[in-house]
Order: sequence, then C-alpha cells, then structure tokens
Amino acid sequence: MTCCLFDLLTIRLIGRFAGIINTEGKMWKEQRRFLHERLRHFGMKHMGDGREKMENRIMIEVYQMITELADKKSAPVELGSYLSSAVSNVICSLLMSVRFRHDDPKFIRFTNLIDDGFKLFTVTAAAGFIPILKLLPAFNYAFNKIRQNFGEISNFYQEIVDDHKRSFDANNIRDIIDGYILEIQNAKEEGRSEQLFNGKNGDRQMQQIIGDMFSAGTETVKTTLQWATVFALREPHMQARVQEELDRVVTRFRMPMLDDLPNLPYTEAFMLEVMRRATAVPLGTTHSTSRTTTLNGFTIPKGTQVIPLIHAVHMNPALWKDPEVFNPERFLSADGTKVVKPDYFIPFGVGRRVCLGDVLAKAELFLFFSSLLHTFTLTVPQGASVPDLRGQAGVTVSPQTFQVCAKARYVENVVEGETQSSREPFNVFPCLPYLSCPVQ
Ligand code: HEM
Repeated sequence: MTCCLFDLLTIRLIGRFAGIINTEGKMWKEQRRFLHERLRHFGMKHMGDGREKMENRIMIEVYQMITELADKKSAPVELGSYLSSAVSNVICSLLMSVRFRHDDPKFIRFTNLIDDGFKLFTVTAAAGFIPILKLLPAFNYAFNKIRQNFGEISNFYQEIVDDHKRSFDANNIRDIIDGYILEIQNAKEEGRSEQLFNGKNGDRQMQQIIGDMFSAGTETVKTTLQWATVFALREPHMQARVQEELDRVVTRFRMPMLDDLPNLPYTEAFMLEVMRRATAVPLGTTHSTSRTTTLNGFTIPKGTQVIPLIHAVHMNPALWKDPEVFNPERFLSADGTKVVKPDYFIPFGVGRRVCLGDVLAKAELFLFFSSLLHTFTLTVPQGASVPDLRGQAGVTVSPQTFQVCAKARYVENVVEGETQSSREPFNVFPCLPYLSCPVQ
C-alpha cells in the first residue's frame, strides 16, 4: 500500500507533495529513511546508548510543567494548556532548537493556527469524498482560511530555517533542520541536487517537515495525556494503584525514568488502556491499494483510498471483553507482573506507514503521566462532576474542556522510616539546565 494523508484537494492546499505525510513513492521512502535515522541520532530508540538524550529533552519539559502546576497550589487548572506547551517544546527543541514559554504570544498564535487547521481540515477532507459539499459557503470559508493560515505558518517556519542557515555549523548539528541543511549542502557538492526531494525546493521541504512533525507529534501526545487525566479522575482507585506502584518501584527520592518502565506493569497497562479506550487518533492516514484485492468478499480496485478505522478495532467486542469498560488489567498477565499486548492493539497504525514517532510518543506518555501522578494527586474541583467520555472530533478525538486540581503529595506518606515528620512536599524540582538554545 502507498499512502497520502489527505485527499488531493487538501494536498493542493497545503502539501504539494512535500514533507513526509503527504508524499509517496521514492520521495516518501527517502524522507522516511532520513527522518528515522535523524530521530535515532537524537536518541529516539527503544534501547541503547543515546536514549538519555531523548529522555533529557522530555524531562526538561516535565519539570517545567510540574513546577508551574505546583505554583498553582491545588487551584483548579485546565491541564490542556500546560500539556500543550510542554509537548510542543519537546518537538520544537528536536526540530529547531527552540522552546517557548506557554504565554509567549508568538507561540499562542502558532498553536492556534495549527488547532484551527485541524478543525478546518475536517470540513475540506469531507468535501474530498462528497464533492457536492464544495458548493457550501462553509467549504469556501474553510478552504480560504486554511490557505491564509498556511501562508502565515509557512512564513514563521521560513524565519526558523533562515535563522538556522545563518548560524549553521557542519560540525555541530543541533537539530533536524540542521540535518536537512547539511543534506542539501552535501547534495549540491555531490551534484545530486536534482534528485533530492524529487527536485523540489529545499526551503519548501524544510517548512513542510517542520509542519508535519509538529502537527503529527503534538496534538496526538497532548490529547492522549488529557485522556489519561480523565481516566485518573474517573477511577481514583486506579490512580492510587499507579501511585502505589510508583512509590514502591521508583521510591519518593527521585522521578520515574525510562529504565523503570519494565518494573511498572500496572502504570504501563493503565496508559495502554487509555490508548485503547480513548483512541485519540481514531483514523490512520489515507492509504491506497497498490493492487486490486479482496476483503470480506468485497473487491477493492487498485488505487482505492482506504482509511484504517483504528477506533473500530479497539472497540470491537469480538476482540475485547466489554470494550466500553476502562480496565487496565486487560493488558496484564494473569499474575499481574507482565504487560501483554495483543496484535490488534494498534494505536500507531500498522505496516510501512506506521507512526514515525512511536518511540518518542511512548517515552513522552510514560514520563509525563508517571511524573504527574508521582508528584500530584489529581482530583476534580469541589462541586464539579468528573469529565465525561464524549470526545470532540477533529484529526484527533479530544476530551471536552475540564478542570483538575493537582495536589502535591507528601514524603511522609510514602517513605518508610524516612523523614516521617517532614511536611515538605516531595522535592521534584532539581535545577535542570535548559537546552543550549534560545528560549524564545
Ligand atoms: C500518542 C501519540 C501518537 C499517536 C497515537 C500517533 C498515531 C499515528 C497514526 C495512527 C499514524 C498513521 C499510521 C497509519 O496510517 O498506518 C501516524 C503517523 C505518523 N506519525 Fe504519529 N502518533 C503519535 C505521535 C507521534 C509523534 C510524537 C510524532 C513525531 C515525532 C509522530 C509522527 C508521525 C508521522 C511523521 C506519521 C506519518 C508517517 C508516514 O506517513 O510515513 N507521531 N501516527
């Protein structure tokens, strides 16, 4: 199967077959290989040397978020905005060595444009399948608005690319954009510029890569973490069980690390169940059949667009007992000591177009969620009801807006024989350096 994310109409608007998500064939293969290699270089791997680079990048944002939440002293907050800047900063630092403060007007404008785009795409994408919708004023509005937003975002990306070109040092590759600049230089020297990006403009490709990685890698992680919070609020006894496991395995003297994960089966099972029950990315990308095939007695001709409905697989009662019920134990072995994942658990899709950022995503989900529950107990504000499970549909399915109180946990509750009398909150805020990059 080959693939492209959006229908041709939407591609005309945004991608023009640049980036990775909306490319196919040779261009896609090269981009996928290049990005995969670059992500590994920056530590995005399941194990082995260098993984701490990824962990460090994530933990900087975890500490930052936790510090800001602690400052709220249990007052109700909308966690989404904290998660949004934290998760965006992981991607921004990886792509272009910048981080943003969550109240930076430029950052707010940038994320609003992307959020807007996600919502508007649902309108234009529908028109790709039901052409008559193009006659509706709402379609024209969405089409023009996307074009306008896209122009503004591209200018923003281009500023970053230009900045990188000015400070580029081939002996110090800081991030993915530097990796692209080096690749473009090498291609020029080796006389293969015409083959690179199918002969397309290098700046345009870099802009689209920033856009693809940013849109694929922020909303997805943020939404899944929001759902994790919803389930922690709805099921306080499960939240307490995660905390008990963290206290026992990690201890209260430090924060969770990736190396702890194999010893935290319940915590991992909780996150997996969040990814199944909420399926924040309900649809895979639009694939197309590379040859005529038969499925369940239906003939699907070559070149048909096929969209995997991941949500249906995760909620299929023939595969999962009581699929509506949130039950982390379905991912545990009978004795509760091991995590068991069936083949039909596919939050990142399957096959050659499987999510490119799955390693980073899993690390972020684990580190953010476990650190949050290790540090705070989450409750709904007094008088508020627990958030419900109705989602808001866009490219991701996110929970309705809700507020949460994050109450700091105390050392004396958990550390046996240690500082029993201390009423100091658990000290989770060691001074971690910022990345060696400008904080804008
Ligand atoms: C909880 C977090 C995430 C979920 C649930 C998720 C899910 C998915 C899914 C379902 C697909 C489509 C697979 C298919 O159609 O078969 C996909 C593709 C993709 N994802 Fe993710 N993703 C997440 C995080 C990330 C992150 C952090 C990044 C970036 C670092 C990322 C980058 C991408 C890219 C570039 C593609 C397109 C790959 C291609 O076309 O070759 N994703 N993701």
